[in-house]
Amino acid sequence: MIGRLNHVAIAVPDLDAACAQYRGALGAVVGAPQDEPDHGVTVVFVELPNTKIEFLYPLGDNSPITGFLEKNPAGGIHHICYEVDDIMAARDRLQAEGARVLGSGEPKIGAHGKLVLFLHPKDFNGCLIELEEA
Ligand SMILES: CC[C@@H](C(=O)O)C(=O)SCCNC(=O)CCNC(=O)[C@H](O)C(C)(C)COP(=O)(O)OP(=O)(O)OC[C@H]1O[C@@H](n2cnc3c(N)ncnc32)[C@H](O)[C@@H]1OP(=O)(O)O
Ligand SMILES: [Co+2]
Repeated sequence: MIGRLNHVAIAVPDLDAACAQYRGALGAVVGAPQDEPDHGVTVVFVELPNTKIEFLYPLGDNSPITGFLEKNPAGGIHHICYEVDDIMAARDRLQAEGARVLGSGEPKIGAHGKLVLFLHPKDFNGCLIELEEA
């Protein structure tokens, strides 16, 4: 069911420093910061030849990454995002298998303007999974 790896997300305590490091030391193509108020984060995408890195920084009072950064003050890998062809079919199949879809259970528009949803990390080997409709 899952297809391409769309992105690996890294929660960072200092967005400017992370961008400067990837642009400078790693020589990467780093995009502009994008506020995502519906998701409580500011994101920056780093373009790689075969996938993307998504930097995440908290936005607003109820960011879903605040707790993660409190536990991991230096930052860390927060989630991985797989593409699926049909997100509703994917959701229904996963729920039928007992996986917990986070939030309301309804997909939301993500950073690429496409539908996304999240699966609880405790149901997937300690790794938070985002699904994005291709
Ligand atoms: C910009 C849009 C979009 C895109 O298009 O790319 C994005 O990427 S938005 C990214 C941010 N949004 C989300 O992460 C939404 C889904 N996340 C959540 O609903 C919550 O973050 C969470 C996963 C339910 C965690 O909530 P939180 O309140 O921080 O923690 P808990 O105390 O409830 O955690 C329970 C348990 O899970 C562990 N945990 C938490 N986060 C992660 C994580 N990212 N990866 C792995 N494990 C995680 C946490 O440590 C707790 O474990 P125990 O301590 O063992 O109980
Ligand atoms: Co993401």
